Amino acid sequence: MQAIETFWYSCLKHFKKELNAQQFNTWIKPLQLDISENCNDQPVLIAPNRFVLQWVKDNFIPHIEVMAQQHFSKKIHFQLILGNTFDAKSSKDESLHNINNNSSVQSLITKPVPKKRNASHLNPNFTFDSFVTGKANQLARAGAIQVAERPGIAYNPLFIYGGVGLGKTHLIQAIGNYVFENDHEAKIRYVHAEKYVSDVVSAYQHKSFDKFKLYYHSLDVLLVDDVQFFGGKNRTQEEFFYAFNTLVEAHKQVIITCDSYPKEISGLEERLVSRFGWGLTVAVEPPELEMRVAILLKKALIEKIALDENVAFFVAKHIRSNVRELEGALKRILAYSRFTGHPLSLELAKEALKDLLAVQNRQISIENIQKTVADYYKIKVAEMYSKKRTRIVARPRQVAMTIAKELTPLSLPDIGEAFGGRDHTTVLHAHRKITELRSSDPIVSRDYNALLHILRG
Ligand SMILES: Nc1ncnc2c1ncn2[C@@H]1O[C@H](COP(=O)(O)OP(=O)(O)OP(=O)(O)O)[C@@H](O)[C@H]1O
Repeated sequence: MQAIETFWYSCLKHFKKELNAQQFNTWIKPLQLDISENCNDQPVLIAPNRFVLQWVKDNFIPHIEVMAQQHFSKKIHFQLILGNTFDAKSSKDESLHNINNNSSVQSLITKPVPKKRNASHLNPNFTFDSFVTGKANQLARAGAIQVAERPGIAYNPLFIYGGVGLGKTHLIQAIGNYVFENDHEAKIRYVHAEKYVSDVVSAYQHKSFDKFKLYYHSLDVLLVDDVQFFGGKNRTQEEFFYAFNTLVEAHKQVIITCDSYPKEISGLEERLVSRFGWGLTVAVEPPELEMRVAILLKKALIEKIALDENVAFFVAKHIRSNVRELEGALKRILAYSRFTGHPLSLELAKEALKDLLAVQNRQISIENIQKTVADYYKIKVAEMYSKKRTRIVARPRQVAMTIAKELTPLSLPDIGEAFGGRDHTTVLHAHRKITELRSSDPIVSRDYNALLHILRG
């Protein structure tokens, strides 16, 4: 470990002891030490936003510099810059940011990644290698690999859609990382749609649209995550339209993720909707049981943890809605094992997840209902949010809405929203219709009861 890393490590320990948890989590924990260059002479700390930057500068930097002077027996000047390591989205998944022990203190030090990857805002852990493939995502992964191998040529844009926590961000960042590995000079940028919107707002405030355009129009690969956030934001859409055209015409790659199919994004201009469909549009679906087990085993392998298949099966059987929740359950079991000092066994897993499963049994999630009903009727989960009205998808959708009304505490407008932004009257109509059919049509009644049985376990 370099001298400055050692010093920063002791600083973190010092502040962890001196400050209360809230202060530490707000001001010190979000800081990242950039050790990529000149780190011993001019250490750089990266703050996630202006607010933290200013506060740390005024309140902590003098203290840090005094400690540094004592440590190195010379004056060291710390530089503070605005965040460019992990943005809000990637830090959301940073399990290492759990500061309960010494090893996690160490994890607050940024790995020495090349400067360019930092500038791309890519999380180096999101690679094709760490991505588990199965029926639920094989098309999306195949498309992503082709795009990664031939950016700007294979499919442009690549549009990946699907529900929350199903690996869309992971997959598009894997493309970015792959391109980066092959060409360190490629100008790649991962941006969450909300950040793009705030860049447009800031270009407005500072009258700096030229700079904004110069940056976004000069990229080789642009990855935009959760593009549904552009809905209703006209100026953002206009800017994105220009950026999209410029990049695609120059054979630069555009990659987009969204929670729904392009035509179903509400408040999106028609010209963007049609452009989103120019290349390849692929869905990611919730993983099936065996794939969920494989994901758990892969995550355990990455973390160098011996996870028994029985334990993985138990977790995968009970956590069905999405991969993020699956990961959360695994982290919980690991923490419980560390905390109690007991080995990772099936009994321990049951104990660790007891509360979670009890809550889940009481509150079946809407994603679970949608997936279970879609599987039962052998349609795609995406049809739950689609605008299609053919009987083959409309009836299962109505069944799912009715079950959601019966089994979850959600309001009618919330349920409508979860089914592709439908009106609450549609949910009410579905509920009336299915209730009526349950008493007049034995098949509907049988299906409905079977679904309740599956969902309640
Ligand atoms: N197939 C997979 N293999 C390995 N890990 C996965 C897979 N799918 C998802 N994950 C993991 O699940 C977590 C959530 O995935 P990710 O953030 O990519 O989901 P998302 O679809 O972008 O969600 P959101 O819609 O909320 O943005 C990440 O830690 C990711 O690594």
